[in-house]
Formats: sequence, structure tokens, C-alpha cells
Amino acid sequence: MVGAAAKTVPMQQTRKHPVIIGIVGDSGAGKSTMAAGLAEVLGIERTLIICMDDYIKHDRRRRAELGVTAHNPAGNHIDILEQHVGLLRDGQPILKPVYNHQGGTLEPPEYVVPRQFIILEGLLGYSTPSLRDAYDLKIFLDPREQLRLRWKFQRDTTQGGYTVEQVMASLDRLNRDSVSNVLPQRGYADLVVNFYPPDDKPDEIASPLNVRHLLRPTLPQIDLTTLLELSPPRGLEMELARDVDGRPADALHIYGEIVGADSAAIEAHLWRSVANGSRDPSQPFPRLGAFCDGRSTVQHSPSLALSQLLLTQYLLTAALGTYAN
Ligand SMILES: Nc1ncnc2c1ncn2[C@@H]1O[C@H](COP(=O)(O)OP(=O)(O)OP(=O)(O)O)[C@@H](O)[C@H]1O
Ligand SMILES: O=C(CO)[C@H](O)[C@H](O)COP(=O)(O)O
Repeated sequence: MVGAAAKTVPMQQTRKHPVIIGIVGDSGAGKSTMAAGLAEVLGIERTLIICMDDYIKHDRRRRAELGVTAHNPAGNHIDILEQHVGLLRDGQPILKPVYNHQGGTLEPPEYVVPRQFIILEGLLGYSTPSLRDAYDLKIFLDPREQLRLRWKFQRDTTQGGYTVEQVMASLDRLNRDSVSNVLPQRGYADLVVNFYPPDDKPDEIASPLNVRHLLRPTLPQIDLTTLLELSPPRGLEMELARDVDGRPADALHIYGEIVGADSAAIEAHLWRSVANGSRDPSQPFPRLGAFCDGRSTVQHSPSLALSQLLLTQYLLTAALGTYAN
């Protein structure tokens, strides 16, 4: 795929339907973090983020009574989500349910109109054929399991308001439902994003983390040659990898060590590809590469920023085929 002809769509170009990107992954896999940076690159004002947790059927207390988790389709209004995605894709407004993570309550619905770009992020976004058909690009976030668990603990025990014991107590049940319902959706993704710590810092959970993009054959082809040429050794590397089913697939590694001038040059190149003059990359983009650490302080990750820019380029290239001109 490296060196294949590349063509990207200008962001300001319009088409009849919104461009839709899916971000699916287990709890704490980094979906909201990834979505926030993507929206920053696409333009906050023209991007709608929908968190599929809003389609959870019961409040937290009732879920506990029924013994059903949000990781199970039975615990979600998947049929309403399908309807809503269809409406948004047709440019229609929806009355979206609202799930409040503070306290786990269901709130009054809100009126939502589609925007040029829609990011759908959640646990079960690829669980039905109709949902899978809706996306221009399907991403699955699959950080190394130890890393995901640490991210989840950190988030749940700080912003989530849970105690360590409460998170521990919920893990078995959630993991069982994830193994049955969430993880099998990895197979439907066009691109699998896999953050992992450097070999010499196996317990690292913040920056610098490495990331591998597994590029499936359903992805549009983009030219990575210039990026690889701009990269220093141990910056960006292509590898012929094996997918989980043993099939060969290209994989791009972005190493967390890539900082400073090298990272800035690659970011600038990607900005030129994705924004095509419609954004001014010298402006600050605070959500690009941003994540919250254990003290709820916002930090910057170069490998996350480069991932968000690359995913945007894949999205815009995927959408090109359906543009009117
Ligand atoms: N790329 C990253 N680098 C460093 N830390 C990250 C990254 N992505 C996520 N995190 C950490 O993991 C935590 C969980 O991430 P996030 O809330 O985005 O996950 P999520 O998949 O949306 O979770 P959930 O679906 O359970 O709400 C974040 O608060 C942050 O601390
Ligand atoms: O992982 C999750 C979403 O990805 C949670 O299971 C879901 O958000 C509901 O959890 P809570 O009861 O903590 O609000």
C-alpha cells in the first residue's frame, strides 16, 4: 500500500450525506479521547460526536438489578440507534436519548442535527449489518490489554467517581460481555489502532506510547512514502504483519519517541494532506493528541496526534468515492 496513488478530498467540499466514522472498542480503550482529536482536525463546528452510551436502555441501578451490562446489545436500544444513524445519514434531525455518566441516570432527550462529519463512538457500533453499512470508515481501538485496564482504572477512579474495589468488582462481568459482544467487532474494522508501551517501559500508560495501525484491505490507499521519508529511524515504520486470523496485513508503527522537529514535520505534512488549505495549522489545536492523565491534567501525545491526523486522511480519502464531484 505504501506508494500507491493518493488523492484526498478537500474538507470544505460538500456532499449530500454526512461523512460518518465509527470508533469502536472496549471500555477505556480511548474512544472519547480519539474522537475529540479527530473532531479537532475535522473542525469542531462541522463535526458531531455521538457517544453510543446514550442508547443504554436502563439507568445504572436498574442494570445492576437486571444483571445486564452496557456491553451487551440487550442492554442498549440498538434498534433506535440504527434508526437514528439512518436519519442522520439522510441529513435528518434526531431526538437523541441522553445517558449521564455522573450517576448513571437517563436524562431527557436532546434535539440533534447532523453535521458534515459524524463520529459515532461506542461499544457496539459494528454489532449489526445496518450499523456496519453506515460508515465511511470503521476504526477499532485495541490497546494492549494491560494498558487498557490501567487506562480504565485511572479514568473510573478519577473522573468516573468509582472506588478501586467497585471497578474490580465490575470487571469480570464486563469482560465476559466484552469477549462475547465487543471484541468480535474487531473483525469488521478497516483499521485497528493498537497503543502499546515501549519495551523498556512496560508499565508506561501515558506518553510516550507507541501505536500500531493495522491496515486492512478495505481501507482506501493513501501514499505513505513521504511520511516514511520524513521520519527519523524509530519514528514511523511499516511492517508486514499478521492479522488475528493469520492473514497478512500492512501495519504502520508510530513510535512514542518521535517528538520535537521530527514529529512537527510529519504533522505539518499530514495537515497539508487533510486540510488542503481549509485550516491554518499554525493555529493551536488543543484537543489534537490530548489525553487526561491520572491527575486529570491534559497531556500531549505525539503518537496520538499523528494517529488522529492519519485517520482523518483515511476518512477523507474513503469519502472521496461518494462525493458528487
Ligand atoms: N492515546 C492515549 N494516551 C494516553 N492515555 C490515553 C490515551 N487514550 C486514552 N487514554 C487514557 O485512558 C482513559 C480512558 O480513555 P477514554 O475515556 O477515551 O476511553 P473510552 O473508550 O471512551 O472509554 P468508555 O467507553 O469506557 O467511556 C483516558 O481518561 C486517558 O487517561
Ligand atoms: O464502558 C462503558 C462505556 O464504554 C460503560 O460500561 C458504560 O459507559 C456504562 O458505565 P457506567 O455504569 O459506569 O456509567
